[in-house]
Order: sequence, then C-alpha cells, then structure tokens
Amino acid sequence: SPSPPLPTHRTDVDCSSDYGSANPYDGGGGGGFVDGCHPLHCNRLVFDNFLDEEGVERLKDIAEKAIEAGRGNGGRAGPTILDINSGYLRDDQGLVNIYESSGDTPIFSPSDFSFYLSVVERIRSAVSSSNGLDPSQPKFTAPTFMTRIRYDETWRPSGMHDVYWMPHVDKENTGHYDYSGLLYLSTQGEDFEEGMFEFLVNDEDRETVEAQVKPERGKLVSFTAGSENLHRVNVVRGGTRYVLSFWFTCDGEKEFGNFLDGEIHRAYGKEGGDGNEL
Ligand SMILES: O=C(O)CCC(=O)C(=O)O
Ligand SMILES: [Fe+2]
Repeated sequence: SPSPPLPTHRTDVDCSSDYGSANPYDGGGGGGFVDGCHPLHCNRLVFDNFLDEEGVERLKDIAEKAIEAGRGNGGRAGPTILDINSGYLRDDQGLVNIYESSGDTPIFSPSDFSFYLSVVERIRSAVSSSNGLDPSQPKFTAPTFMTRIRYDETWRPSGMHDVYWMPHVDKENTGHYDYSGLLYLSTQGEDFEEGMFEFLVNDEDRETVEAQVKPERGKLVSFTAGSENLHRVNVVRGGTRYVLSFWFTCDGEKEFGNFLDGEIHRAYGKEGGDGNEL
C-alpha cells in the first residue's frame, strides 16, 4: 500500500505524565509504558486533504443512512452521535440502536463497511508513521463516533450529553485512549458557522485558547490524547457539521478486533454492557 501521508502542519507540545500508567477507570488495567507506541514527544498534527471529496461524500452518506435508520425524518437538530459498531445513536430524544430499529433490512452495504474500515486503517497508519511508532502500533480501539451537529435556533440541550462544547481531555473520558484522530466532513464557514476546534491552555480556568483549527472537508486532525491536549468544539451557529472521531491505544488488550463484524452490538445490553456505550 502507498506510504501514509505526512502532516501539513505539526505543533510539538510537552507530554503530560498520563501515559502508560494504570487507569482507575479501566479497572486498573492498561499499566506499563509500551516502547514504540506511547508518545515520548507529544503533538498536534493536521493533514489537509487527507480524504478526497468522493470519500467525504461516502462517509456523510453512511452517517445519514444511520441517522435515518435510527430516528427517521432526517434525524434531530443539535448533536446526533453514532457509534457505527455498536449501533447506538444518541440525540436529544435519547438513545436508539440503529441495528435493532432497522430489523432485518441492512442499513449499510458491504462496500460501505469496507470503505469505512479502509479509512480507519489509513488514519491508524498515518498516526503511527507521523509519530515514528512501530508500524503495528498503536491499535485501533473503541468506541468511535460519527457526530452530526445540525443548527436550529430553537434547539436547546436536553441534558449534559447534549452539551458538545465542553472543554475536555480525551484520555480523561476513556483511559486507554493514547492518540486521537478527527476526520472532518464539513468546512467551517461554508457548510456551517462558528464551530471551530480549539486547543486550550490546561490550567484551572480551562478557557484560554492556545490554537484554533478550522474544520475542512477531508481534513484529519490528530493529537496525543492526554492532558497536554485539552480541547473543545465551539458552538455551531448555522448549517450542519460532521466529524468522525477515532482513537488508538497502546494497550493491546483494548485493541478492537471485531470492528464492524455485524455482531458486536448484540453483546451490548439495552443500557450498554461493557462501559463503551454513548
Ligand atoms: O468535533 C470536534 O471537532 C472534536 C470532537 C472531540 O473532541 C471528540 O470527539 O472527542
Ligand atoms: Fe475530544
């Protein structure tokens, strides 16, 4: 396969001490620094045009098919978050499973799945090579999200899960995340208004902007997932914004091997069975 693309922009940041230690949220698992995988140097990387326009349209089509299967009528305003693997979709009306609500009618074609998988592997490989890691590292892990934010002036959050603009550290939410990858399917200023991505100074206030990244169709933004990379999304004030969020781990036990096998969602209870629910 062709060699992975190089980042268009790179910013180095000092690593936090978050890597390779046991994580209390993971039942104490994930201990130990993995050479060739955990970051010695932390960063923020941007890959312009990582995915071409045709690929962007295919992924948006997959997101829209999922939302239609789960909710109908084009889905809801505000944030709609989907884990394509488990099938759980969350919006301001709550949680549904797209695979359960669609019954025996397939939502996605085999080529949808294989395309999606090929994008995941390309991102993993770009993260690996641009961080100088062992090519088999890091491992793809769960959960992953497709997020659509559709502006509507009357929309208000119906609970904390709707508040998508909170500053956060990805590794604080899910301890085994080591690298984050965000693939944008919409362009700020064209497809939607405001909604910029921002890295913040990680101090007590958590509100000083250090750098902004403009979402653009096909752009990949990757960064180390620890507290050196506190970030947030700004409120969207017009249009529709799509992003895919992927994470990669150095904890071999958290590798997501059965991704998109069409079966994994059966292992989830109605409320989510293994802590990976939305
Ligand atoms: O939507 C974005 O730009 C960022 C999403 C994000 O931070 C996340 O999914 O953890
Ligand atoms: Fe995040």
